[in-house]
Amino acid sequence: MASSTTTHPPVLKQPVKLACVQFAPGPDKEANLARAAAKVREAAATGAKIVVLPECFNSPYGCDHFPSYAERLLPSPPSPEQSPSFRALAAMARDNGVYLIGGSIPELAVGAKDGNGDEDKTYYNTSLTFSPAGALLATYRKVHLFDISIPGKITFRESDVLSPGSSLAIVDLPDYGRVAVAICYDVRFPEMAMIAARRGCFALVYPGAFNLTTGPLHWQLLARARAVDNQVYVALCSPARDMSAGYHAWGHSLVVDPMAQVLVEAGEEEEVVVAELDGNKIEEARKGIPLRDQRRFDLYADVSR
Ligand SMILES: NC(=O)CC(=O)C(=O)O
Repeated sequence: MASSTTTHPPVLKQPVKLACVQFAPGPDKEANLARAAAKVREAAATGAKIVVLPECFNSPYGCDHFPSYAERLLPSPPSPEQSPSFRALAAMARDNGVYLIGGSIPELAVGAKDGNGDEDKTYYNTSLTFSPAGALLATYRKVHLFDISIPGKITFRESDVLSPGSSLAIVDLPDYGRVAVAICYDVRFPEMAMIAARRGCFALVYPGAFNLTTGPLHWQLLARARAVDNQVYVALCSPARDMSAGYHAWGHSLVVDPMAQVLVEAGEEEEVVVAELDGNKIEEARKGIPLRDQRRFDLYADVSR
């Protein structure tokens, strides 16, 4: 255990506005990219310097859709033909001078050919983060796939089509500090969030698409839980609800502060929500309730067994 006089460097260098862009992607990818670009412009006009898009912002969300919308991201940078979404995201970041956490897109990774000459195809749910100059800062592949079955309510098995990623994304935004990027179902795993906070992230950012069963019960609860566990900001960015789509997203994109207060929360329609993040709030929370110096790692070894 660290002593009560342990000093910690600030994790957020200067206050920054973060915006979550909640919009409803439809079946037309080009239209989704254009809509995302217009919404990022709207977000940047509020003064936001970190802008977040929703999970699967360039396609409808669903296992049937992943292969047909998937784009190749490797080798990086991909050509515009391989990934129109990569190119569009880089332009959105550069044109607006913002850090852009580009929601997620279905990714196709192509491996060696088999005996029949067919390529080995792997699909991921992947998030790309860009700098204000339009440079790729991080690629994150969803680690925990959304496989659930709640009888009479919802069954979803991302793993029928997708493969899980195998690394975390802790992204350095040079003007501000570090953020962790993860996707949707990942928010249910506190271990990941704790690692990110202990590595100095000031915010945990989750593009996500909860649904009408789990959304009302768990969406805000999980955001507030990850915030209070780790005394960091948490942002969850959802698609807007579209009842004509196959998957009904919960919406309610939100930003929570390090004391677990909801700073801003959308409804179910399209909306850009913006909150100011302030490093002093993190330090105040950690000074008042000094969890980081009180943890008993001597007793927690079992957690990864
Ligand atoms: N869509 C997800 O990945 C997760 C979700 O909807 C839930 O955890 O509930």
